[in-house]
This record gives sequence, structure tokens and C-alpha cells, in this order.
Amino acid sequence: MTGFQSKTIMMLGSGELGKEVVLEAQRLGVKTIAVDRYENAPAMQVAHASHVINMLDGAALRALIEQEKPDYIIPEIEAIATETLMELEQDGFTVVPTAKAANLTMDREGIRRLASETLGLPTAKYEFANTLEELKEAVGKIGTPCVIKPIMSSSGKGQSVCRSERDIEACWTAAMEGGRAKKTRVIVEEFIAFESEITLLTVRSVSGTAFCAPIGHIQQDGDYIESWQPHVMSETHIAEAEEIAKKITDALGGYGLFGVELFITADGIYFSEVSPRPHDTGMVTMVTQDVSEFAIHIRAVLGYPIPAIRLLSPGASRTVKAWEEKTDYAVNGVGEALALPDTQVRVFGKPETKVGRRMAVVLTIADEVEEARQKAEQAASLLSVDYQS
Ligand SMILES: Nc1ncnc2c1ncn2[C@@H]1O[C@H](COP(=O)(O)OP(=O)(O)OP(=O)(O)O)[C@@H](O)[C@H]1O
Ligand SMILES: NCC(=O)N[C@@H]1O[C@H](COP(=O)([O-])[O-])[C@@H](O)[C@H]1O
Ligand SMILES: [Mg+2]
Repeated sequence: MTGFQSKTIMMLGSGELGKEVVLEAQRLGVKTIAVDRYENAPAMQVAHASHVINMLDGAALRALIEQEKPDYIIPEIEAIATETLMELEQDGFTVVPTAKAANLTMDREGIRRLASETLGLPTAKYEFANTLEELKEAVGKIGTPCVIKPIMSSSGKGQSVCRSERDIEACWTAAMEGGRAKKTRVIVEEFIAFESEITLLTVRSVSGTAFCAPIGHIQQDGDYIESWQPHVMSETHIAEAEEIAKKITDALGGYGLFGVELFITADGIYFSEVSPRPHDTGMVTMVTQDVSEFAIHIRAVLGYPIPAIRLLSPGASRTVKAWEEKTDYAVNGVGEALALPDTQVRVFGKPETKVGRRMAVVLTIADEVEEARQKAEQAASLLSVDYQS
């Protein structure tokens, strides 16, 4: 063999989050392979190699992994044939953080039952349903308002709030149309009227478990539009949040960064869900921390130490979305946004727009979180997704 010998990672999912993981991996001399269901995905544009496959097809996934033999398989989205990942782990491949973590978080049922029934963490009440009839029964048990979601979906796709019995059918249709995998099962969750919601980025590495400063965020239609760090919380709430995050991440195991989503209410903290990978609301760490969530993830995965994580400044992020389905588009206004001090922009380079698709994000820092949020709002308002025709 000749040339530089390095470890190889394979990203399963190549969106905006994977793109940053690939860049951080390359900074540490790692070879990167990006995989997704469509061509020219963001991470593919910066990786050494790329492949387009249906990652829910176990045979196709196995064939690709056996061909490329990556040292680390890094799931970047939920919708992957995780049963195949479990078999590949048995065969000696390394899945990040573990194949079990990818499998349990692939659908909402696995992770919810682990959190609530096995670990006893506080969660919203929940039921599952496979048909419209079962859904009516489940909504009857949970009561309204409640939240209905396909068991396999992310970024709020197929999610809706059911406010009365009259909404049930529309919620069912929304879930059937929005799920990532063609499964009909849905979760019905009690609506939690939280005061705020946070992501507690938690890393498991050779240095042990560490937490980033809490990230507050606002979601619209189940998808994040704004996040900030730090989110101000009482000492008691921080301790409670860290305890929940430690329990769930220990149960999932392995090395890597996790995004633990929590609701803060007057009666304490509820566990919502966890991503065993960098989190969209954590993009703010690209400007607030000395090591971003993406750098932390790859360091942990490679078995390198993470002795400290420093919050260098309060900051905020705000998303820029598209509202049409087209391929000929441009993100305009970057220069205007960058004219604002302490502002950065990331344009993801997705090959086409879709209704509600996240195309870019703005990142800002300031002495105070509130000021950073205002600047992010202003910067995002200067960006637009425009079309030729
Ligand atoms: N039971 C609930 N009560 C109140 N609000 C909820 C509930 N479940 C979800 N939400 C709201 O919807 C948002 C998205 O829900 P959830 O995180 O379950 O979906 P998701 O599709 O997995 O999102 P992502 O993949 O972006 O994390 C939550 O962050 C919260 O704002
Ligand atoms: N909440 C999860 C999340 O933000 N995931 C990020 O969005 C991409 C999919 O985007 P797309 O739907 O626009 O292709 C994923 O690949 C990941 O980077
Ligand atoms: Mg979520």
C-alpha cells in the first residue's frame, strides 16, 4: 500500500449535519464516504467518495458496507435498515454509537419504551395505533389535545396536534403522508404544555460523559426554526436534565454525541426523544463552543479524548426554509446577512427545494442570548430562497 493510511468513516445520511461531521473528520485526517438516498446531498459535496442507495434496503446496505469496509459506520438519519446494522456489528463492524442505539431510535416506539418502561424516565403519556380505528381508541385513552406522529419520521414530518375528535382523521392522513418509511404505525402522545424545551448535547467518550450548555429552541410544525445557547435554567433543572441524559445515553452506550430533547414544565423535566448523533438545534455550537457538536462527535467516535468543552459566547441560530418544490434555486442575501457583525451563514447546497425544507442556517454570537437571537432573526430575514421561473 502507498499513500496516507487513515481510518475511514461511512456516513449513512448526508444532509447538513453529516456535511459538518465529514469536514471535522477530514480535519483529523480521516477518509470519508457519504451515502444517501439522492445524488449530490450536502455531505457528498465535501466527502472523498459517495454512494446513492436506499438505506432502508438491508441487502443493498450490507453489500455497500462489505464493499467499502469502513472502520466506522455513522448513521446520520433514523430511516436506515438498522436490523442489518445489528447483524453487521455482530460481524465485527463498528456502528456509531452502537447498532442498538440506531435501532432503538429508528422508531419512536423503541426509544419511548426504553425511556419510560425500562428506565422509568418521565415522559408524556403515550399509545400506539396501526389503523384509523385504533387511533380513535388511542386518542380516547390519551385525551385531547394530543400529538400524533408516524413512528418513523423526523423534523416534524407527518406530525400534527389533535385538538378534538373531529381532527383524528386529518391527523391520520397527515401521518400516513409524512412518514419516512412506509409504515402505518403512529404514536399518540399527551400534549405537554411546556414552559420551554431544550436539547442537552451529551457526549460519551474515552474521557467519560460530558454535557454542553443547554440549548433552548423553538419549533414550528414539529421542526426547529430557532435555537440558542445557553438556555437559562435553575441548578435543580440542570441537575435533573443531566441525570435523565446520563441514564438514556448510558442505556444506548458506545462513543459519540447525543442530542437529548427535554421539555421543561412546572412539574419538572420530561424526556421527549434522543438523537444518537448531532442535533439540528446544535448547529449553534459552530459559533458558541470551542469544539462544535460535530467536532465532538467525531472525536468521541475515533476514541480521542474530550477533556473540556468550552462555551465561548452566547449565540443563536435561525433556519432558512424553502416553500416550493423546485431544482433551479438560489439562496440570496448572503452578503447582506454577513454585513451584520458576529454573523455567519451556512448554505447547505441541497440539490432541490421542497415545501418546508431547510436550505440554510444563520449563526450569531453576542454578549447576551437575547441579543444573539434578535441578530439571528434579522440575518435570516435578509436571506431568501429564490427561483429562476
Ligand atoms: N407530546 C408533546 N407535547 C407538546 N409538544 C410536542 C410533543 N411532542 C412533540 N412536540 C413538539 O414537536 C416538536 C417535534 O417533535 P419530535 O421531536 O418528537 O419530532 P421529530 O420529528 O423527531 O423532530 P426532530 O427529528 O427534528 O427532532 C418538539 O420539539 C415539540 O416542540
Ligand atoms: N431533525 C433531523 C435533521 O435535522 N436532520 C438533518 O436533515 C437532513 C435531512 O434533510 P432533508 O429532509 O432536507 O433531506 C438529514 O440528513 C440531517 O442532516
Ligand atoms: Mg425532536
